[in-house]
Amino acid sequence: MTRHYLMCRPDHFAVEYAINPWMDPEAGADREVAIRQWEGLRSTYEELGHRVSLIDPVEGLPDMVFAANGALVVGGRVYGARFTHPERAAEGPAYLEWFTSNGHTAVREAAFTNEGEGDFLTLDHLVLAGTGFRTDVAAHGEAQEFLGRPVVSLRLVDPRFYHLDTALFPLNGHNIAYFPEAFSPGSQEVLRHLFPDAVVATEDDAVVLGLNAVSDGTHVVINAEATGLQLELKRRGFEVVPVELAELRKAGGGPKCCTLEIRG
Ligand SMILES: CN(C)C(=N)NCCC[C@H](N)C(=O)O
Repeated sequence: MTRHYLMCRPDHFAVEYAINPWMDPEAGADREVAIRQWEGLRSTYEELGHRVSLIDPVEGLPDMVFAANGALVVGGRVYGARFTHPERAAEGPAYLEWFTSNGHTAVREAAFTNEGEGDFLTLDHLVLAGTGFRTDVAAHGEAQEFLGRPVVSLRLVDPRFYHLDTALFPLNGHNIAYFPEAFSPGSQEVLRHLFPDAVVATEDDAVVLGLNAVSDGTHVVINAEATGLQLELKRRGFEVVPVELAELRKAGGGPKCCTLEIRG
């Protein structure tokens, strides 16, 4: 099925502050390489037949390329992000403004801190929601009320996996892949209970952000370095589409972070 993704070209991308353990401002990052890799991701989606819309990047917001953090859109309802760190705070209104000026009317400015699809992942009958590093658990209840979908709270415990989408991705509407050790014991139990047939990733695949992947139910767009996970996905019948995004990983992001799905 064709998907609709919102992306933001990394024209102002830089690693100039550290708000997660992947970021080293001393080492920085190469913007030209990041742009080339991001263009590769964008054309991958287009070649798979998906629709890509673009939001204009804003100077002074070097992390704005990570569009997944900008909102959560389910059934045409747009739940806006409210960022944890002041460095990214201005992105929330910029994404909301994009949605309102592109014809979306069911738009909610969040009362509670949340980082959009970074911490909310949507399946057919529920939304999985992360907390522990960024998103306030109160935002899970706010999203449930606004979207009218059950929201299941999961606690993240490893700072390398500071957003839910660094440790888990939906394979389709009813199953997931995830790295259990990124979650509290209780949340691991919840995930085992909900998804007995999940793909369980190794630490080697998780530390190259292999779980920051985007599946349309048939194809999985995934970081090239996550080779073990790719093999298991192929064994399960998915078509694996590896992409090279190492420069963006220097800011703590992968394919999913660059991709905000607009669900009509
Ligand atoms: C899953 N998503 C969207 C992400 N993990 N986003 C990457 C955000 C990176 C940024 N430097 C930050 O720390 O906010």
